[in-house]
Amino acid sequence: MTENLRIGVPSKGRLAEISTALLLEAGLRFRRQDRSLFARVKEMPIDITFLRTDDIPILCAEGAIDLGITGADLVAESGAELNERLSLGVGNCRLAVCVPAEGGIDSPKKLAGKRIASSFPNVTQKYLATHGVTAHTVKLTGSVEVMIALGIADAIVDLVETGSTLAANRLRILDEIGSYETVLIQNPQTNHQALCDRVVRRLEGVVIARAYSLLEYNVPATKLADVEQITPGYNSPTVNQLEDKNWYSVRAMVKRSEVIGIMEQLESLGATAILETSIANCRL
Ligand SMILES: Nc1ncnc2c1ncn2[C@@H]1O[C@H](COP(=O)(O)OP(=O)(O)OP(=O)(O)O)[C@@H](O)[C@H]1O
Ligand SMILES: O=P(O)(O)OC[C@H]1O[C@H](OP(=O)(O)OP(=O)(O)O)[C@H](O)[C@@H]1O
Ligand SMILES: [Mg+2]
Repeated sequence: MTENLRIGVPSKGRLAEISTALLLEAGLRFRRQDRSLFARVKEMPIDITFLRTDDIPILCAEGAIDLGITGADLVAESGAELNERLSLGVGNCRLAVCVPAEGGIDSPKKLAGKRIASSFPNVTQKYLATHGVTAHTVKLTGSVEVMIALGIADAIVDLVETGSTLAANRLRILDEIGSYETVLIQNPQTNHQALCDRVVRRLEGVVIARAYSLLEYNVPATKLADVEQITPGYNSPTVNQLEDKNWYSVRAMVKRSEVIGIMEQLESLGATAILETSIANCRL
């Protein structure tokens, strides 16, 4: 009997619920019982394994799982050879070098000889090397922002989203190392390539659907060319003439983050009956 495809999903933390919800929306039906570390997908030869988010890159590279959901920051830190198949549009964060708000470290060069606390020692050392700086890194697994106050470190490298943790600890960003989000990774040597592709397509449908809305509106014929510039659609907008030949109905996909601004622009060009509809799933 051939083995099932294995997908590694975070067992706890901020990515656990996000990942499970995505897979369910993509039609992979499974139920995690209590704290169980394993679930079988209904009607598909797929097993879900619940793992620590930071172990997922290395377990995927080693072949323990074929696909995994984790942070791109953790993939970078692991240095593992993996295929990044899909960005999942969630878990957006930056990795930044942070220093005391009031202090003398005002350039990367001034990190020379300092102590830097981080959960990302490998990414930190790579960053230091690009600046030709040598510094000592202290590897920690959490609460990194407090280490300067504790006298353990002069600077830290940690994840920043809103910056509120930094502000609460009176730290500021000296430099940004990179931006990351939650990703679907694949073992390059998987024996389940076709099924991996199918899972990727399914997840892609959900990720695109979440990122876009459908906008429909009516517009005078004289303004059609103008509004088509504003809503070019994913490929192109759908345009139908109304019974009143001087008017057209337009339908186009629009980035959800831009919808309100676009509705305002359309309205000012004379569009009417502008409707936003959310998309549950799609194949493009
Ligand atoms: N503040 C944040 N905003 C957005 N994404 C984040 C944030 N913090 C972490 N992430 C993303 O989530 C991933 C998992 O974070 P982390 O390992 O800290 O889990 P957690 O949910 O915070 O649980 P834990 O309690 O173990 O820290 C990170 O690697 C990163 O990709
Ligand atoms: O810029 P902010 O919006 O404040 O977010 C950044 C914080 O979020 C994460 O911590 P998390 O909440 O995961 O706590 P942890 O330290 O227990 O991992 C990260 O490690 C930062 O500390
Ligand atoms: Mg955390």
